[in-house]
Amino acid sequence: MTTRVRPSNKRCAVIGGSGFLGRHLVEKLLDRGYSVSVFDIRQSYELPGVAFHLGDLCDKQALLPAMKDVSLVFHCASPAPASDDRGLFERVNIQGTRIVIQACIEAGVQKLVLTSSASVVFEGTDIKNGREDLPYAKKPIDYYTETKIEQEKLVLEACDKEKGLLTVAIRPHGIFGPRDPQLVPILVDAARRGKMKFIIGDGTNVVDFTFVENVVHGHILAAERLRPDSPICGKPYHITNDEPVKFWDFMSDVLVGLGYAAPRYHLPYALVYGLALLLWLLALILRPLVSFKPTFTPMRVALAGTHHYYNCERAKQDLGYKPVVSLKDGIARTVQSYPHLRQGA
Ligand SMILES: NC(=O)C1=CN([C@@H]2O[C@H](COP(=O)(O)OP(=O)(O)OC[C@H]3O[C@@H](n4cnc5c(N)ncnc54)[C@H](O)[C@@H]3O)[C@@H](O)[C@H]2O)C=CC1
Ligand SMILES: CC(C)CCC[C@@H](C)[C@H]1CC[C@H]2C3=C(CC[C@]12C)[C@@]1(C)CCC(=O)C[C@@H]1CC3
Repeated sequence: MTTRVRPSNKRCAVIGGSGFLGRHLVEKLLDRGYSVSVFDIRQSYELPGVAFHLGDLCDKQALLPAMKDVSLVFHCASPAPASDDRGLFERVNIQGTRIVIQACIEAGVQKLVLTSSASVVFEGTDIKNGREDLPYAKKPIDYYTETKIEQEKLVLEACDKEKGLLTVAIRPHGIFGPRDPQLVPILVDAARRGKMKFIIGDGTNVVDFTFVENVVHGHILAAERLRPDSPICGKPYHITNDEPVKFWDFMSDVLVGLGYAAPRYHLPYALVYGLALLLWLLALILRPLVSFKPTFTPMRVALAGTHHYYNCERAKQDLGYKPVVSLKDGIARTVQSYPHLRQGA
C-alpha cells in the first residue's frame, strides 16, 4: 500500500511566477512563511526559498514536478494582451488551463486560484460599478479577452468538493506598480514619441486602476478562505483599489510624476476608435510583408475612452478584502520605481 503524504498547507506553486504580478505574489507568499515553486517559461529573478521549474504550462509532464507536495496553486500566466496571436492565446489560456486543472487533480492539489480579469465582461462600452453577475462579453474586444473568458469558465467549473479540488477566480483591473512591463512603459513610450498630447473623448470617463499589492492581497485572502464549506468556491471576485478615477487624471498623474506634460487636446472618441480599427486591419493585411505594432489599438482606445469600473463589495463581504495601498500612494511608489523612464533619463 502506498501512503500519500498530505501536502503542507504552506507549500504552493505560482504558475507565471516570473511575471509582474507573479513575482509580487511570490514575494508576499515568502513573507507570509510559504515555500514557493515557480513554474514559468522563463526565469526572471532568483530568490532564496523559491524553486524554479522552467517549462510551458501546456506540458503536463513539465508541470507535475512543480506541483509535487503542493496544496495550493496560483495560475497567473498568460501571453501579453498586446499580442495579436490568436493561436497562442487559445493554446495557452484555454488548452493550457485545461492541462493545469488536470495536473492539479493528478498531483492532489486542493486549491486553485486563477488570475482572471474584470475585462471578461467588457465589450468596449461603458461599465459603471459592474458587479460579478454581469454576463461575460458576448462580443469580446480581442483574443486576450475571448480566451480569458473561456479560461475563467474552465477553472470555476472545475471546482469539485467530491474530487477535492476547490477553485476561485480573482478579477483584477488595470494592475500597476513597480516592475510592470505594460502600463507605465507603454505610456512613457507614447509620450516620448509625442503621442500623449491628446485626450480621447471628453476626458470624464471613470475607470479602475489597481495597485499590484492590493491584487496580491486579494489572491492570498481568496486562497486562505477557500475551504469546502466557504461561499467563495467556484466564484469570481473583483479586486480593485475601490477608488474609481478619471482615466485621463490617472494617466496625467503618472506622466507628470515622471516629468512629462499631461495630455491637453481633445480628440473625438469615434474618430480615434475608427482610426485604430483601420490601423489594426492594415497591420493584419500587411503582416506577411512588414510588421508594425500600432500604439493606439482598438482595445486601448476603448479602455481610454469609456467608463469601466467595478464593484468589489463581494470581495469585501466574502474575503474580508480592503485595499492595503491607496491609489495616491500606489502612484507615488510606481513613479519612484521607474527612474530610467523619467523625462531626460
Ligand atoms: N496587467 C494587468 O493589468 C492585468 C493582468 N491580468 C492577469 O494577470 C495575470 C498576470 O499578468 P501580468 O503579471 O501583468 O503579466 P506578465 O506578462 O508580467 O506575466 C505573465 C507570466 O506568464 C508567463 N507565461 C506566459 N505563457 C506561459 C506558458 N505557456 N507557460 C508558462 N508560463 C507562461 C510569462 O513568461 C510571464 O512570466 C495574467 O493572467 C493576466 O491576464 C488581469 C487583469 C489586469
Ligand atoms: C496609449 C494610451 C491610450 C494608453 C496607455 C496605457 C495603456 C497601455 C493601459 C491603460 C489601461 C491598461 C489596461 C490593460 C493593459 C494596459 C492598458 C491598456 C489591460 C488590457 C491588461 C490586461 C487586462 O486584463 C485588462 C487591462 C485593462 C487596463
